[in-house]
Amino acid sequence: ARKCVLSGLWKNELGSNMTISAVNTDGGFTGLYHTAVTATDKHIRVSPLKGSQKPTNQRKQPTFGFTVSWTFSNSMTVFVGQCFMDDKGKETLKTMWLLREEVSSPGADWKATRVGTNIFTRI
Ligand SMILES: CC(=O)N1C(=O)N[C@@H]2[C@H](CCCCC(=O)O)SC[C@@H]21
Repeated sequence: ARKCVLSGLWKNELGSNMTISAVNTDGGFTGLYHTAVTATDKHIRVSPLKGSQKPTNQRKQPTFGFTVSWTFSNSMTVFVGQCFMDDKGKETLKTMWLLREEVSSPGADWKATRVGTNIFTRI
């Protein structure tokens, strides 16, 4: 049965790419994220990601979530989304993300989180 599994190499329209490891039996996975863009003035470095997806023995187009802990800044991003497969077997990850910056005081908390959508396709 054709089902969408997250393992492998993905890219998004910003030019970022990510590699996701084998998904284990409880849906857990790890990987590496190489962002093409940053909200900081830091030099970009590959960053680890950890996440889980709904097991594909029950779902063909599973939902998933993962967290990227950026190695070059003090911020963190969480992604949630779903893996879709078209009738030709082409997979797409439609996601939304929250980017949380580290701010200096609670007074700046209001401006610390950015939100966005993003689509990944296989490389
Ligand atoms: C998928 C997507 O839209 N994004 C992507 O691929 N890279 C940017 C952000 C990278 C943040 C780097 C760390 C920092 O700037 O503090 S996470 C959301 C956005």
